[in-house]
Amino acid sequence: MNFKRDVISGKIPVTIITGFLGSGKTTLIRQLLVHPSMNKVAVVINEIGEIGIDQDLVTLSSESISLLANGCICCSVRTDMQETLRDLFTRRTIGDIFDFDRIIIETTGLADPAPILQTLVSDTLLEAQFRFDGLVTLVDGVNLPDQLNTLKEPEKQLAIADRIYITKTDLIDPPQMDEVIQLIRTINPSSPIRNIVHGNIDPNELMGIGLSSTKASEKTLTFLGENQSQLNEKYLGDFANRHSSNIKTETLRFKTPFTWEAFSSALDLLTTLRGVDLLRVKGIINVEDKPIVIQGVQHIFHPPVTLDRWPSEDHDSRIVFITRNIPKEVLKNLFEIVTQVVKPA
Ligand SMILES: Nc1nc2c(ncn2[C@@H]2O[C@H](COP(=O)(O)OP(=O)(O)OP(=O)(O)O)[C@@H](O)[C@H]2O)c(=O)[nH]1
Repeated sequence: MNFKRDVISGKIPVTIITGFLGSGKTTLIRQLLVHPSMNKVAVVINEIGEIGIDQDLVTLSSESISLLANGCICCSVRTDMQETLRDLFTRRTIGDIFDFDRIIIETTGLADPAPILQTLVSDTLLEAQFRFDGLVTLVDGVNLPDQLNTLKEPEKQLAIADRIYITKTDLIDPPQMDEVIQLIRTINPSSPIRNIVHGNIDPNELMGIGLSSTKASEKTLTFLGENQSQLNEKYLGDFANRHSSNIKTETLRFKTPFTWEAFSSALDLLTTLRGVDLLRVKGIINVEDKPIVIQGVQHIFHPPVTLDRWPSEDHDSRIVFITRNIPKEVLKNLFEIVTQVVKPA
């Protein structure tokens, strides 16, 4: 029997829902909250004055926490996200609020979601109690082409997403839909893309998209951005350069196993020198034949997680880098050099 503590399961999952203004975030969350399985959720909205949860659902309002009719709570961020999450956890512990089993964070449409993700990892209390369960980005199927031409935020929100939902697909025809998918694929080549109309979705689809346990499964591969090749074949190719961007996704593969010391020193060097441009990194690393999952945002990395086994026959290290202006060769050379480092006898 394996008595080793699973360092992830048991923590409260946190899902971040982002998307540009009007992309349908509130519509989606409102739909999620009427689902019977979503009755122990704390929704955190990081925009004061823009709480879009249907007023009919709100039965009680205290200073910053509202009790929703289905028993969930809705909380607006007054100061900063870190303080709000700590406060929620403390109040849950002392029984001041109910023992919510999930947090959904709705970001403002203008937000860069990366700092919120960093908050979860950089705060010791939060990191001990919560686990990041994925970043979901909504894109407005009608307006995405224009938004990408004129604005910066939608591109970054798309680039770092674990899952992408195209909304308002009832308003676009199949050729427009194809164009939207092609545009998304030029920015984010690997995360699953789905359609959604008026926020209608089975909540299970959105949950459990992060790394939820040290147990390896098909889900681990999806989380790492694998299993999407069919869709990519259809939508990449000729269209890959249609949207010119300085944000790029590069997937590197290494056959030779790493030692942890060598791998982490290369990663440290990269984050020190180019952390600002390292928008997101996810990967499975072969460390002396053991699979270790890493993920990070800019300078900050989650504690590495050793899986109980490899999730497939593929034992190569694979790392997905979402970067701004970092040439693939730089990344490749840096990590290739350290595969040469062998453990001292
Ligand atoms: N036709 C159609 N309209 C939608 C769909 N999803 C959302 N809408 C509408 O789009 C508008 C914006 O939706 P919201 O849910 O408020 O979008 P949001 O992302 O929360 O917007 P901000 O809070 O401004 O960032 C609303 O009028 C919604 O009813 C959809 O799938 N189809």
